[in-house]
Amino acid sequence: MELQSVKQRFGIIGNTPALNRALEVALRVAPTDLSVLISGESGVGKEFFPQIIHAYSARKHGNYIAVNCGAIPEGTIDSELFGHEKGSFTGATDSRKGYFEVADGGTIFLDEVGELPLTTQVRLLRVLQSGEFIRVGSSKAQKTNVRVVAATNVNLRQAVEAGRFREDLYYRLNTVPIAVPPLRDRQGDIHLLFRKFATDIAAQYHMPPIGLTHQARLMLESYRWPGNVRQLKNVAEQISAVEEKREIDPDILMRYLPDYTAAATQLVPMPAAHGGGGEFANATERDILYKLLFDLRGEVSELKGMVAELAANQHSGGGHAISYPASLPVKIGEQILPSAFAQPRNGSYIETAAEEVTADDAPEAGQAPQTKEEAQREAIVQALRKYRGKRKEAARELFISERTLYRKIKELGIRDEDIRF
Ligand SMILES: Nc1ncnc2c1ncn2[C@@H]1O[C@H](COP(=O)(O)OP(=O)(O)OP(=O)(O)O)[C@@H](O)[C@H]1O
Repeated sequence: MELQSVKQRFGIIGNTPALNRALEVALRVAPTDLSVLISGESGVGKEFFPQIIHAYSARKHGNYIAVNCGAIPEGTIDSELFGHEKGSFTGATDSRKGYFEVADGGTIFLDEVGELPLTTQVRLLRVLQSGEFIRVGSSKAQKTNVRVVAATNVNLRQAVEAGRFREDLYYRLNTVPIAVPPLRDRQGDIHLLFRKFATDIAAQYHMPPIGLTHQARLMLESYRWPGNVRQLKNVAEQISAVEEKREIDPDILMRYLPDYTAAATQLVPMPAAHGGGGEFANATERDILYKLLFDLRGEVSELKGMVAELAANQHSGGGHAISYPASLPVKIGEQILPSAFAQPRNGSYIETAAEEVTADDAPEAGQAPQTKEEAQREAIVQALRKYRGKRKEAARELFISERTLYRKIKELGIRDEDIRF
């Protein structure tokens, strides 16, 4: 199998030996029916691997179902995975097939498998060993033929030692282990990835792509990337959207690499040493704070835009086209773009969100979030409201995984009533 064509098919960027080795193992194991356990830090690109394994297996025409075990509440996970019978619990008005039934003949990707409750682990072990499962509320065993690919960003061995993960299940899942290396161990891929993300966003918003000076490139490559490729992608997109200059020097880049900036370190203190689990939690918190800051910046810009529009209307006595002072950024869809990119397209000015802003949306003085928790809470509630409670979309908006969002919702005690949409 030509590795290059696989990368092209899945949009995988990178050519370092560590990445290539992991991809080669996935391709070699794909035609077998062996269980595969993919491990790697958050944001390294683990999700490509089960897709590759499915696509290059004899099951490729069967269903592929990806399940985020950390995003499903404990009370419903058995029913989601294995189905339930009518009346088996309050609210079970109909019987329902679970993913293992639906994926018969195909592949199931169990992301964050370490988050499965122990009782569900027992059911999973059974289906892996015998192909048998029982719907919740039934006593009849059913057969299914599913290949399982699992992923984890926690050390499952430690979870076994702590009694949170069954040892027998660990060995059963770990038949073929694939370790996806962190970005800091793939230095040669960093600039390639940055260029790709910068080019993509430039094409999406019809603007010239950003480029790095030689020194900035060195800085980018020597950074430790605690949030891995996901963080690199965010940084490339943030710089593309926020900076007016297209040639990025170290001074600009530094502002987007949290370890380098005093301001960001004050906002969210980073642990002195890298390598601990808390590092990723902090990366996540930083992402949420960044998002919040960008949103606030966007809102302020929108308000400035409204004022400019009002002033212009007063002078001209009306008119539809809106123009902005050169220094103001404008918001197009979800992205905040420097006004340099708000060029007339098809003869008219690009529609901005400014007209949709109402007085209720404006942040009032004195209402700025005071603590990190409040700021995160605010950002999460806003995102959930915006997407009417849909966690997948909200997580994407916040640049965090769905599982992390789920954990944050629990940690911060965000209730359905808080998301009045
Ligand atoms: N080599 C790569 N080439 C292009 N894009 C990549 C690459 N690796 C990761 N990405 C992108 O980075 C983002 C994060 O990847 P992904 O969701 O697969 O991470 P993950 O390891 O599953 O993280 P988590 O454990 O938090 O779910 C995605 O947008 C993905 O498309």
